Amino acid sequence: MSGTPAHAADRAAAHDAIVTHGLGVRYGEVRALADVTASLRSGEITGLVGVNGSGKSSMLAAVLERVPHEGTVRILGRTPREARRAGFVASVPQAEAVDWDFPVTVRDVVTAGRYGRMGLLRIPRPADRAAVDEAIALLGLERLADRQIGALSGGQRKRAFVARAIAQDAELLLLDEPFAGVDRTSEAAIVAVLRGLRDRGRSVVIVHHDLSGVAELVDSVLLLQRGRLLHHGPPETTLTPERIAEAFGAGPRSDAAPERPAPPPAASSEEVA
Ligand SMILES: Nc1ncnc2c1ncn2[C@@H]1O[C@H](COP(=O)(O)OP(=O)(O)OP(=O)(O)O)[C@@H](O)[C@H]1O
Repeated sequence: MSGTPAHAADRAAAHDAIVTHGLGVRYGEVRALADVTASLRSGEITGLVGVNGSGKSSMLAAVLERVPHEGTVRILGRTPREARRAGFVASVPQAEAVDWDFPVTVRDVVTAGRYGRMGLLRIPRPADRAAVDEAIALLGLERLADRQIGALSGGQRKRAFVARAIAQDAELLLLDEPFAGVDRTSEAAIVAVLRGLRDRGRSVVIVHHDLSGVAELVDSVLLLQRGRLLHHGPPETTLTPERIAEAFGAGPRSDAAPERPAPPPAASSEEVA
């Protein structure tokens, strides 16, 4: 049965979801991420948490090797390139680089999540159609399925791109701010989908810039501060008042983006000193 999806899933489950050693990202003079060494367990939901500019998106980009980086990354025991080619990883970026006037429907967008499995001609098979229908239903998009993506609200678009990632049926799902701009009902739908994936042994990493709902959703937290890993562990031991104060500055708000900490005199608060 070598090469079957079930066999691949078994192999993937034997590894941590993501292992980084000395991961760092620099944009010219800006040091966005420095020396992050961490092992994210598979079969868990991990939250990547920190204030705006703390390096969360840079870490995701480095994990996917979408930006030049220092250090090493393994996704389910493979290099990021191998993991992508094996269909092990799906991602939802913070903002989609999409021409919203381009005439594609929600169903087209979600179907694109299956392209890697369809071969060069991209002809959907029954299994592809079923996966697309299931993802559309999971995100409550049935009535919007034939609407053009440009004619949706921001939250509805976000749900469509989450559905595209779900349709990929990947072992590891990386989501950058999946709840940004979505209403409570949609957020609850996305949370239920992510929990369902975790319960089926899949691994999920979500980037989140505030603390609302994080402790209830995730199994572990990576707390980033100015591009460095402040702490990694279960929410109960990671999101202590002391660490929250250190990562978010005084008085984090639970209902909105935390205030940025006051910048030190000589350097931006968002960059590693
Ligand atoms: N393309 C870029 N060029 C230069 N600097 C960048 C670039 N992208 C990010 N940065 C800088 O790198 C640092 C980390 O940014 P990053 O987007 O990783 O943070 P983040 O925690 O994801 O923030 P947010 O919550 O606002 O999405 C910030 O200081 C940011 O200004």
